[in-house]
Amino acid sequence: MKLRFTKMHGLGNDFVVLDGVSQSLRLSTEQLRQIGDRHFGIGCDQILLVENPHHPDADFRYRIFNGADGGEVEQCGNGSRCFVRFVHDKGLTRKRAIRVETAKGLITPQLEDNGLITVDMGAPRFAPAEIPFVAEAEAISHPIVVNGRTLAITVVSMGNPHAVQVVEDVENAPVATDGPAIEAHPLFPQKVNAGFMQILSRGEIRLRVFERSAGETLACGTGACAAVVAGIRRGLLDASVLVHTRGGDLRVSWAGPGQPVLMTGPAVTVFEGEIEL
Ligand SMILES: N[C@H](CCC[C@H](N)C(=O)O)C(=O)O
Repeated sequence: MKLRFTKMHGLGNDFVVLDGVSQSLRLSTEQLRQIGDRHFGIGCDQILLVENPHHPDADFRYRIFNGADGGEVEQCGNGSRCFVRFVHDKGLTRKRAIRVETAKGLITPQLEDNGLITVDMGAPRFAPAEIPFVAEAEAISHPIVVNGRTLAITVVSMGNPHAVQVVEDVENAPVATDGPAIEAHPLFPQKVNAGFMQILSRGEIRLRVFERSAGETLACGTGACAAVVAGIRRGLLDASVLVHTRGGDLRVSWAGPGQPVLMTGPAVTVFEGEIEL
């Protein structure tokens, strides 16, 4: 089967974006994994499949698959910005604010006049069962043992699960060793994205994320949202934060419990292509 695709990135977190609106696409997990393979396929952190919505209030549905294993996941922040750029550039909509159905609810990305995209990522959730995380009760932070050391992590769901910790210096943080150990920790039944956050001020952080089923990426949008929410809940950050990732900067803001997290950043189209699956 010939498959047309668009290669995009949000701060170096890269995607293969597929138009499932103009054509009906049914891809197996193995085909998705082949697309994501950086040696035998196209190569990407995640695959984004754009479809017509099921939800009556949505303009589109968008499904997200981790490229390394073809597994479907609930949410992708950098991907939501690339989604907006894609549906505009493809002429699939002329709306600038779009209601998008994802596996975990509706999000509203908006194309700004300056070319950046702001996404209402919905409200974060903290109850252990909603992460999911094995714990007796909700808490600002939980101790977990990783590689023989006890870490204090804040668990947040942005639709997908995140475990965020504060580190002195992200550059020296043990992301390569603690990242996979946290990702696969038995207290996370569906695994987890592991965030390492350095507080620069009450309005600025540096962040590295070892993503679930992807490894460390240059940026993680939901990880940036989860880190800012975790920092605010810990009393370390104010409501609007500049997030420095290895791939570039995001602006994330959150007004408090029950309120949506807003994330603003870029989305770039790199090239169009066609692959024989
Ligand atoms: N690896 C993540 C999905 C992609 C999230 C990330 N690329 C973002 O921008 O939010 C997970 O398994 O939950």
